[in-house]
Amino acid sequence: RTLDSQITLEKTPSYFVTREAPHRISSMSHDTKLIVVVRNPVTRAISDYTQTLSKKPDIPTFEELAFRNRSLGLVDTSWNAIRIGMYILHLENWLQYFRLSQMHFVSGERLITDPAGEMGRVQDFLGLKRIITDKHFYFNRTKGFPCLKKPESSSQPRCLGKSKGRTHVQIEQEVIEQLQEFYRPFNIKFYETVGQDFRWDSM
Ligand SMILES: Nc1ncnc2c1ncn2[C@@H]1O[C@H](COP(=O)(O)OS(=O)(=O)O)[C@@H](OP(=O)(O)O)[C@H]1O
Repeated sequence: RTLDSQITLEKTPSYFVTREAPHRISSMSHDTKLIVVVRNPVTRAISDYTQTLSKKPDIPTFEELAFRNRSLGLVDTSWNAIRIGMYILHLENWLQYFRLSQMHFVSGERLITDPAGEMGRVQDFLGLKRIITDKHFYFNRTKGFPCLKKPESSSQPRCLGKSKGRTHVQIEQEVIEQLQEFYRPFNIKFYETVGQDFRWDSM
């Protein structure tokens, strides 16, 4: 149960891309606040593939899965690793049930370069006092990511686990550029709808 002084959070990555989720969540409570972490969809696809490969080493190569016809530049939008990054399509589904002001988008890139700033905006969006600040983070050089200095339940610093921040499989630059090109119109429409430029197309 949630007390009056508490808020309940739930995290399920697949909600954002599940067609039935907005309707179901709005039937439960239509003033729910929604937070979505988004990163460059090309890097996201490679990260997704790296994760699958770590569990199933026998799958086809990234290039084989990403294209229906590579020389024609035909991307396979039925492959989940590609489809999930077409953020605008998923967002349009949510906007049938929720106002944009109920949604907050966290930049996956800034979450790494400026975790306190990104967490500051999350706390503002949730109407919370800014308790988590830059005092809570340090950059762990071994992990290559920011980590928590002192999590609540322990006095030891804590980084995210081994499955977060893996080294990505190497993908040819040309493939990256083809995908970057493929995502551009979807990204631009996404920036316009959200009112924020995530800068994936000016990197
Ligand atoms: N502080 C910190 N430490 C480690 N990792 C960090 C951190 N901040 C953001 N990230 C990025 O989070 C990515 C993994 O999150 P996921 O969205 O894949 O997690 S989940 O599977 O949905 O639970 C993971 O993606 P990969 O780098 O592709 O593994 C990280 O880049």
